[in-house]
Amino acid sequence: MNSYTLLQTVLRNTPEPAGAAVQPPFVEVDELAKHYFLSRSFSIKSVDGVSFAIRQGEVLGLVGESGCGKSTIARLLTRQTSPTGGEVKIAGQAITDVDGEDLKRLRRTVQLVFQDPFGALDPRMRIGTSMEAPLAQHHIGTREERRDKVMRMLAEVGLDESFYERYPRQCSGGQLQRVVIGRALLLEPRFLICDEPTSALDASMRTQILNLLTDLKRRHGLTMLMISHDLRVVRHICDRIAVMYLGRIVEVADRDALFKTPRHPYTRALIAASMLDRTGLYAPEIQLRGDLPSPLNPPRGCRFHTRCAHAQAKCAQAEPKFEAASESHQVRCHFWRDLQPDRPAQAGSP
Ligand SMILES: Nc1ncnc2c1ncn2[C@@H]1O[C@H](COP(=O)(O)OP(=O)(O)OP(=O)(O)O)[C@@H](O)[C@H]1O
Repeated sequence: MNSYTLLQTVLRNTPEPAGAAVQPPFVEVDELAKHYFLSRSFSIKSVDGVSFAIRQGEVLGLVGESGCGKSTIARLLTRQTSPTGGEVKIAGQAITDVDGEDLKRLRRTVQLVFQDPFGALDPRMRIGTSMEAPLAQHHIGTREERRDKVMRMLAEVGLDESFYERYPRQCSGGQLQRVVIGRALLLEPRFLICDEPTSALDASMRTQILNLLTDLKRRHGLTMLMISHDLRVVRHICDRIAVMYLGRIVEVADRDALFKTPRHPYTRALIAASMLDRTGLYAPEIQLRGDLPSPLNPPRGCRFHTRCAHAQAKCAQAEPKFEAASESHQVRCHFWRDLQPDRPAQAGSP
């Protein structure tokens, strides 16, 4: 059974909320790949056979170190770049080859919020004009109606009317991130991808923005992909979490299961690292050693074996298959059964 089929099976087996009809996933990603070819024999394997699915209304977290391919997935799902392999379906439609009107529709259905709100807004434009621009591009409403919509959205994201006339330099990072989120929602998307939306903010702003996203998700019935290198962020907001390492997903589980019984040594190391700043405790056997290897030449066998404290000879020879550790928990490790789920993980609040 390949990893995509396994995920489909797991998703079908995971109980739907009482009374809910069984629906196909809203987002289906099957063996997605993005290789950047540097020459005939060299390519950077940014994303290398990634499969996952997101149910309608679900928030999936995607975590992993810088450089593991998370942003490339965001760009692939928004069609800012094309895959070199695999397929993506959103709301039942394959998006890989769409163009013309279908691509325009996709661009409304799927919206992306980036890490840096200063970079996302034109410094010479007033906030109101920036927020209205996508509405005008999609020929939505009259000028008057667009202004009304923007005013209502400013209130919804917790900003008063004065922001309509302000320039980005007159706002804080947190206020600008509210603007960017509001602008994305004005197009009434069904799928929101947030790529490190809080990593440029301080701790109290971070919590406020995550609470805002949770609230907006509920009100607008959004399906979300939350990308972060920070486990505390995904723990705050996500229903399920996928852990990525060097272009591949190595573990997927419901949020609580992932933190209570992480199965992959890499997930355990990430959780330990996220606890460090709060507790000062750091078990040596779960420390993350060295840097992420280059995606130009990923290690053979299990990609994590060069940094894994539990690696054995087999790990350098054969890549582990994605296995079901429970009905809704999958892991890619030869020896996950041998690892004691010993360390209760208590990543701090965001
Ligand atoms: N256009 C490109 N050409 C060549 N290599 C690229 C390109 N874009 C990304 N990469 C490489 O692909 C790998 C994954 O990059 P990506 O930005 O997706 O990682 P990430 O997990 O989002 O990291 P970060 O959080 O630092 O952005 C990196 O090694 C990166 O250098």
